[in-house]
Amino acid sequence: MAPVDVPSFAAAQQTLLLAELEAELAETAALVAGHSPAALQRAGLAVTNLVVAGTRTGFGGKTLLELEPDAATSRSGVAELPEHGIRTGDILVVAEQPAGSAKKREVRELERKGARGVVTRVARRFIAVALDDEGEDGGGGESGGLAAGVGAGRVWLVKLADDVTYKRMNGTMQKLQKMSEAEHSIFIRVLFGQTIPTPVAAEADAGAVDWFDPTLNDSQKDAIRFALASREIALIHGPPGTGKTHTLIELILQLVKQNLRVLVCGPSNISVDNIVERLAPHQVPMVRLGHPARLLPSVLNHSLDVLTRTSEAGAIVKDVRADMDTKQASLRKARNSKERRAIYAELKILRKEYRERERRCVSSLVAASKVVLATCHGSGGFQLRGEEFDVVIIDEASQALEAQCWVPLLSAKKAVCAGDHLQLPPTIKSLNSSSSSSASKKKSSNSSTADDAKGEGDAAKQKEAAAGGAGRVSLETTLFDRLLALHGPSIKRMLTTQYRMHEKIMQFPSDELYESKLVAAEAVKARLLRDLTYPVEPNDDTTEPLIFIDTQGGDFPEKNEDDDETASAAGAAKKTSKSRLIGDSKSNEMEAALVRQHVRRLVESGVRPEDIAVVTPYNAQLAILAPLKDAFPGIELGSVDGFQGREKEAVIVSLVRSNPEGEVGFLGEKRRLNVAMTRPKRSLTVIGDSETVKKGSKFLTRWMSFLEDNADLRYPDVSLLALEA
Ligand SMILES: Nc1ncnc2c1ncn2[C@@H]1O[C@H](COP(=O)(O)OP(=O)(O)OP(=O)(O)O)[C@@H](O)[C@H]1O
Repeated sequence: MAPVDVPSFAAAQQTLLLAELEAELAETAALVAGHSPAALQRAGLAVTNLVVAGTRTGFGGKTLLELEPDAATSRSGVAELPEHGIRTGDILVVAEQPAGSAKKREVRELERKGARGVVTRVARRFIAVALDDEGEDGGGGESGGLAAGVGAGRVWLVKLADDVTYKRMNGTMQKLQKMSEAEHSIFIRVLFGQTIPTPVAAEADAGAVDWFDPTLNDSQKDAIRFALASREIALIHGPPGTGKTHTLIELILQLVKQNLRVLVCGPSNISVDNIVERLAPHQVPMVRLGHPARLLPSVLNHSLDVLTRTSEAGAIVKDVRADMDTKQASLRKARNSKERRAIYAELKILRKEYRERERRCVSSLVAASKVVLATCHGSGGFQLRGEEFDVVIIDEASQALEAQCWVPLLSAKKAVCAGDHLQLPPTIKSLNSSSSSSASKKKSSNSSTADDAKGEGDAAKQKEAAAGGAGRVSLETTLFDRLLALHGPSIKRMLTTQYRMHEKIMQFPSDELYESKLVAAEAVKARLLRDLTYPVEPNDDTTEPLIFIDTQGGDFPEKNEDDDETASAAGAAKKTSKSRLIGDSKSNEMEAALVRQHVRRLVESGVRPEDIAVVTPYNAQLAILAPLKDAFPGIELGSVDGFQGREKEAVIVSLVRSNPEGEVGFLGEKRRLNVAMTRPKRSLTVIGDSETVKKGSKFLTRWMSFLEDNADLRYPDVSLLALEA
């Protein structure tokens, strides 16, 4: 075990994080400069034709804008937002929409003219945005105060690089770098391999626990016992469908019973809300920091935002808020800019007072909570300054950047991380490997080149990353990976009973990735589509859980989007994840026709479209498949990466790649394939060219032969398919 030098590690992280931010900024800039607002909207980066429908004072005294579709532009008259990729927590700029097809936009220009903010709510008919601190003119830049902009012209919003999260991570790494050795707690020393974790006494590990949920399975109980007994670190490895969240809920309840104070974090709002929702029925005193992404009352009732308004302590905050709303409203009546400026000056004073009162209210609410929940970066906000926790729990830790995890960990004495390092890690956009001694670079997992397609050496790379000095530090190596490589499997417990997949669907991933340890729970191991709770005709498609439609033979060639001149992305944005949305992606029309055919057969057998999902690694293929949504309303189409964490009764995977060279790009990443093949409950249909795919890696060779031996193997009839297309 080679210890890691903390300052060098923190310094290398800062270099990488900066490169990542720069890559993201460059990507956004290139996309915005090179595409029309309509194209950006199609790519999920912008929403056009909006109007400001209302303004209010939100949490932190910030101005909240409610943006609705401009009724004048909606054909149906029903003002619903179009399909878009904007999510709660996204950072964006709201600006006046350029007339016609004005070209050459620059992000900086947009930011100067518009207002920056964070999305606080996404609904079908509106998007709410909390504007960043406004200057003298109300944050509306040259467009003259968007905050006052009810009834003003048409606006659009454009998603920006997330520099807020970057700043939190970078600040955390700076703190870590500056710490003297004397300040390193045992916890920190263990996490960097300078000392081994305190051994967990066998009797403590096996000790009696009074379970809140006695129906937990043995592997779940073992994991909880281990997490309770460990002194510094415990990893809970949760393969797909094994009840990782279920296990964490019991763990939190047990910790609270021991009168310990717990901070629970996850990389996304959804991961945190999921826990809040499931913890709520247990009546634990808890508070959720940040803007809850979900609207379920159970989540809202625990949100710090709502508590600040509704609790007794919140009453004094309310008065100021009312004053601010009145002032805000009076902006609209202002006759000239002088009057407007005067109102802004008053608002500024009120906002200061508001923050002061809010701060006091927040700290009393947080102090009274046994369990505090926030996203990893959200835990770095002012609300938790000076707060101490006995245990920090990080869910989905294998999907978080390590620097992100350190935001809560810096104040921890003990951590429990749950995740599955054999599913996809967080998305990285920059060329991202750095070393304190060499400047060697490695391609990110998202670039679809043949050379990183051999997904075989992952474990070796992880070991390498964790070895020696600061070692090779890469953003792709998560804390979960690094700790496993550093301390070995003794710091982890794996959950082994899965509650999702038919046994036959589970078998390959279990054998290949989870040491054949997965067991299908009795209730799911033999479930078929024909056993759904509604009538489904029993036939070849509904009684077979694993189908492989093999397109070998060269009749189903892939198409490179770059071949198509209309789809070429801006040069600078190439080889990055978002550019796949617009160009530089692969598709396969014949394969799409097979997907259509199979969906139709399932639906004709009685399977409801909402129980079917089609997933594929390529966005260009998704674009070709999009008409399925009209033909079969309710069906879900998604990228493999976007479908991580989800499940469906029937899943069709379109592999796309078919070429004589055996180039497989994205498919070479076995963690991506693992995610793709573990989404279904009752039916997995794989469509792909076995000849091409088996050349990609040893893992793919084994998968193809597994399917040949175990799946219901079908060879499509090209002439019949022509009719389908
Ligand atoms: N001990 C158990 N007995 C019966 N059902 C269980 C048990 N543990 C988990 N489940 C069920 O398994 C399903 C998956 O559980 P959960 O949502 O906690 O999984 P997860 O591991 O967080 O999800 P993912 O695997 O996608 O990360 C849920 O429907 C849950 O009710």
